[in-house]
Amino acid sequence: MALLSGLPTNVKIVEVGPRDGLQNEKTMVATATKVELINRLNDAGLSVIEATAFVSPKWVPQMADASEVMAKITRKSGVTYPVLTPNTKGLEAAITAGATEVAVFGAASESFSQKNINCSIAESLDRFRPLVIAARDAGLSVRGYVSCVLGCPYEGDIAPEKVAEVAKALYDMGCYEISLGDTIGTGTPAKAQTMISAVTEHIPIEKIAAHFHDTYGQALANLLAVLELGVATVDSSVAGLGGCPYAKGASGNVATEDVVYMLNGLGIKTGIDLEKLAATGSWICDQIGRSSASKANLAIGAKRSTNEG
Ligand SMILES: CC(C)(COP(=O)([O-])OP(=O)([O-])OC[C@H]1O[C@@H](n2cnc3c(N)ncnc32)[C@H](O)[C@@H]1OP(=O)([O-])[O-])[C@@H](O)C(=O)NCCC(=O)NCCSC(=O)C[C@@](C)(O)CC(=O)[O-]
Repeated sequence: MALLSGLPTNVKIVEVGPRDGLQNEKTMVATATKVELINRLNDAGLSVIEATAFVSPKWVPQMADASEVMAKITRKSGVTYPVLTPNTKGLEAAITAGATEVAVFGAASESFSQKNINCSIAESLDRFRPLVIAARDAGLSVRGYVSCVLGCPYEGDIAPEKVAEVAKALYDMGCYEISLGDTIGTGTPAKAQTMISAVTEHIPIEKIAAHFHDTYGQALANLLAVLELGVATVDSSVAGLGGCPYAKGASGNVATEDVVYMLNGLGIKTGIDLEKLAATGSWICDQIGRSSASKANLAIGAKRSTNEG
């Protein structure tokens, strides 16, 4: 008898490295590097690559080249390149840039909502509603994010019911998928399961994505716990790049290489070429001068050097 139960047979990976991974880099990353990163991720078999964010450049300077990135990437058929849009100004710019999918991003914590998008949760939902309608009318799909689902840098614990309430509001207004973000990576597996169970009282499990950061080294364990509940969409970042500008000390998303390695071992299909992905992770780390946060990436790189040596 299998020791793990309820696992999906296929998992969709949403690569968020070019946006979530790079948004917090202190040194400006060249547009050409961002474009090449997206193209390399394409080549490694990623089918959803969150490309950039149409946010205020005063708030997140690293994403100021959003239109240029969208204009320069090589778009592959069957691949989507979602972008963040906090308001209708962002949506309009995203549509002009040829985006076919956008994401609104709210939070389950009042303080985080204020710090991140300068409004309360209720105000954010009122802002998103017309955006979602306008986006859908223009033929775009809309994803909804909820931040701080397993803890807030300002408020500490967040009630699973609050997460469920915000997630339901985003789903009811027309978001086709709700990504639940453990923004500061404080979650642990049982808490992650409890939170997902609260959300699935209102939203079908197949509409939920897990977006876990690895600050306390719990992200893979948390992912496995929610995969067992049937979550089949995972957000991750190549080389574990990232952090959040409004959550001090938060480290990057769970590394895509580590997720793919785990899923391969579980016999779960992703369509991703792990060798190419790891080479992309090493490449971007070289470009921006940081070391990889992915254990699988380091192991694959070491094996490659030994074989070449
Ligand atoms: C929401 C606002 C704009 C409110 O910011 P605000 O200051 O209240 O907005 P405003 O409407 O007063 O505008 C201020 C200025 O920004 C401009 N502006 C206004 N909107 C835009 C836009 N879309 N694109 C470009 N420019 C824009 C606007 O034109 C104006 O320019 P000025 O007149 O001063 O020259 C701001 O707070 C913002 O951009 N926040 C984004 C913060 C962000 O990107 N955070 C990171 C992403 S969320 C995240 O990482 C978590 C997630 C999703 O990964 C999940 C998880 O892990 O939890």
